[in-house]
Amino acid sequence: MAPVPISPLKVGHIDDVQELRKAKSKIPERFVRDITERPTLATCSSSSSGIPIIDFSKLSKGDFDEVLSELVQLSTACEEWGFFQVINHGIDLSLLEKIEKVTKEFFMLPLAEKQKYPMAPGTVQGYGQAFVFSEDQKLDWCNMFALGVEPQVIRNPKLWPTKPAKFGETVEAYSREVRKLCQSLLKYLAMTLGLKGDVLNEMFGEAVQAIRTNYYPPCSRPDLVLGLSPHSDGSALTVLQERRGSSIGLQILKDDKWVSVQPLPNALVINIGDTLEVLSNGKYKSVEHRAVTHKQKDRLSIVTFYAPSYEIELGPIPELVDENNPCKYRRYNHGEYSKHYVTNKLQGKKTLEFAKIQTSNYN
Ligand SMILES: COC(=O)C(/C=C/C1=C(C)CCCC1(C)C)=C/O[C@H]1C=C(C)C(=O)O1
Ligand SMILES: O=C(O)CCC(=O)C(=O)O
Ligand SMILES: [Fe+2]
Repeated sequence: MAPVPISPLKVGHIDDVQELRKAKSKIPERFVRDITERPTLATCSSSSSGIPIIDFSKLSKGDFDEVLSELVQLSTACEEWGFFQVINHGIDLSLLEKIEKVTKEFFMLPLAEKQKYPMAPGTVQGYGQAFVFSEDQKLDWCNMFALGVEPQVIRNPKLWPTKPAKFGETVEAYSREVRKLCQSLLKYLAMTLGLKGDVLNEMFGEAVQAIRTNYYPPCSRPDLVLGLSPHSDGSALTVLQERRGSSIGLQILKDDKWVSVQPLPNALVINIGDTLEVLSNGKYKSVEHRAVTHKQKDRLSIVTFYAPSYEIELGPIPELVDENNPCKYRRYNHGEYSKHYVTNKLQGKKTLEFAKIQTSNYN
């Protein structure tokens, strides 16, 4: 039988938003959102949110009462917000500054230099726009640069930039520290779920870790565009660092309103991804979020996705399923979920339908 031709994705021309900004050109139609998707005031909460704050040093070094009270706060944060900020996380502030510096330097390079590391249509690593699958899909007001970090097999060495000179070593050092933080958080999260501390880390095997840096230049019409489309993360945990002096941009969907998040200086914003929602049988929420832009100020976020090995099969942890909490998700292979996630556009929590057990109202 003749091989079935694989049709290459037709995504059309994707403008680079930094270049659009420089040219001061009119915002191309592909960036202008339909009226229902625009970040209008009617759909946004007037105040910026105080997402819960977790003091990591109390978890790691506190006395018994401090640990217990912080674990309770962590559990409430994951159930009610799906987002929290970690202070006193133990990562050297100079390393946080370094990653911001090299990332900003990368985005400030001439376009031709950044385009040496192109994100091919339908893939998620390199420089460009991820999650674009058709010519009529709306685009985000964002330039992205993403790399698979661990395990080594997900790395594409051709996409690791040579400029700025310290980019690679800084990403390595930063990712090592963020990995340790994720492992510690998974230990505490397991405890909040009434499980042994090592259950999640052992289950994850050789965990997958990726870094994505998002640069949002100012936009003359922030009311018409989105910096990043609404989505939930496919990871177990996501760690977000915002560059000092950035505009407010991250918004989370809480009680059907978009609430802005203002990170504390030196804190890291953590969110629960789809994988932990499934493992906890829906107790912990993978919350929909998006980014909006600003008329005068730019914004840079550095995002780490931490997820189980592609090899593992997962589903709700049996101890978290009972008569009162019936099983909400089927079992599946995480590699398959990853594939499903990266081959679909960002569309709220739609990707997680892959794992949901459909319940009928007619039973
Ligand atoms: C918005 O989400 C993402 O961009 C994203 C992508 C992550 C990845 C890379 C940038 C490089 C290669 C691996 C990987 C797919 C992890 C989210 O990551 C989530 C989604 C899944 C699934 C996951 O495991 O992490
Ligand atoms: O830049 C932000 O604040 C959001 C980034 C994000 O949600 C992501 O990269 O998945
Ligand atoms: Fe996200």
